Amino acid sequence: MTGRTIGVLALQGDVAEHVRAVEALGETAVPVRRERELARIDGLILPGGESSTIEKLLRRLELFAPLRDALRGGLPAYGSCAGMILLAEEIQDAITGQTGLGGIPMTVRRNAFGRQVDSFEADLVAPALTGDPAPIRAVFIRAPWVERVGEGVEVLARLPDGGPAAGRIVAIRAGVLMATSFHPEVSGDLRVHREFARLVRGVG
Ligand SMILES: NC(=O)CC[C@H](N)C(=O)O
Repeated sequence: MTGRTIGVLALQGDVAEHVRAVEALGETAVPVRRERELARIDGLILPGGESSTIEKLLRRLELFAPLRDALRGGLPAYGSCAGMILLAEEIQDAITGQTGLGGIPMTVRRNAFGRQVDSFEADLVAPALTGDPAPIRAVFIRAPWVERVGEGVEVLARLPDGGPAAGRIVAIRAGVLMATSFHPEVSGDLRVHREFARLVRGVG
């Protein structure tokens, strides 16, 4: 089977790490900055960064409406951290005017962990997310969590007992859309990207 072309939204944030992860899996990665690039991708990664800044840039580049429409039309997408916020139907503690692209019936809380645990790491056992029972080292950087999931949203991972925000939802999937609060691309663990690539191939 030939490889798939996976776009990485390249407006801000840790684009290069996602491109490397996609290429390491043998798929083709293309940075996406223009509407015309949406036509040639089979799936899209929305990286971490700052969700309100990414949204402003999407609007400025006239990419906001085409991308929202592509998501509504069934483009598979994976959002990490700020990307998770962009894919949520509802955002708590949003910046004024920030709406997100939507797509996933869920409510996320921006900067949910607050100052005390601004950034932290946790080992998650989440076979539905990683495809196997080995824990994944999850890096959270001013991350959101999922407050509420709507119909058709599968919870893939929660924070473990004994750590910050135990039990909070930090990874979900809704059809061909998936999202994590954390950044798998910084740890060199390819399993989340592999699951997304499987989903893009229609076998996830
Ligand atoms: N690492 C991240 O992507 C941080 C997300 C950021 N706090 C936001 O609101 O978009």
